Amino acid sequence: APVENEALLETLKSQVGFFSNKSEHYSAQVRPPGTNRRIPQTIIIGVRKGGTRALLEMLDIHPNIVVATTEVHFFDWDENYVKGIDWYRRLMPFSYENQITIEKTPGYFTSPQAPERIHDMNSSIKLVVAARSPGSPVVI
Ligand SMILES: Nc1ncnc2c1ncn2[C@@H]1O[C@H](COP(=O)(O)OS(=O)(=O)O)[C@@H](OP(=O)(O)O)[C@H]1O
Repeated sequence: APVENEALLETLKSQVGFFSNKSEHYSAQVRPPGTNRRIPQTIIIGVRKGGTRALLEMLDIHPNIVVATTEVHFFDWDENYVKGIDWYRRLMPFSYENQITIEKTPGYFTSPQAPERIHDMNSSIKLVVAARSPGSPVVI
């Protein structure tokens, strides 16, 4: 019975991922010719509740931008960081060479390890912070 339950759980998880278009399930997508998954050239690092989701969705409208739809938590969660840069890259959407890949994880802004880890990956990466005062409109 435990094995059956495990199989059922996996099926449910993959269905939830499929319907919510989770980035983990990009791997099931067919790669459009001429595209690759690329490490982000820009990361929205915070702040939590700063309107980061709205910002990402607006940027996603631009034809030269592709976005990771889920928060990846690569640089702030040790259990993900140890999986390595290729694990991170595989969670990114397919992009053409002229497109910019963006991910957003507001947790990076409050992570003591994230700045050095991001700098180690790419010292000239563009970081974006969306901020707001309590009760005030979002400022980017
Ligand atoms: N354009 C604009 N102007 C003002 N406020 C805006 C805007 N877009 C999003 N929001 C508000 O941003 C809050 C969600 O922020 P995040 O997407 O960064 O949240 S999260 O940290 O990823 O959970 C959330 O605020 P709260 O409703 O107070 O939670 C959104 O209402």
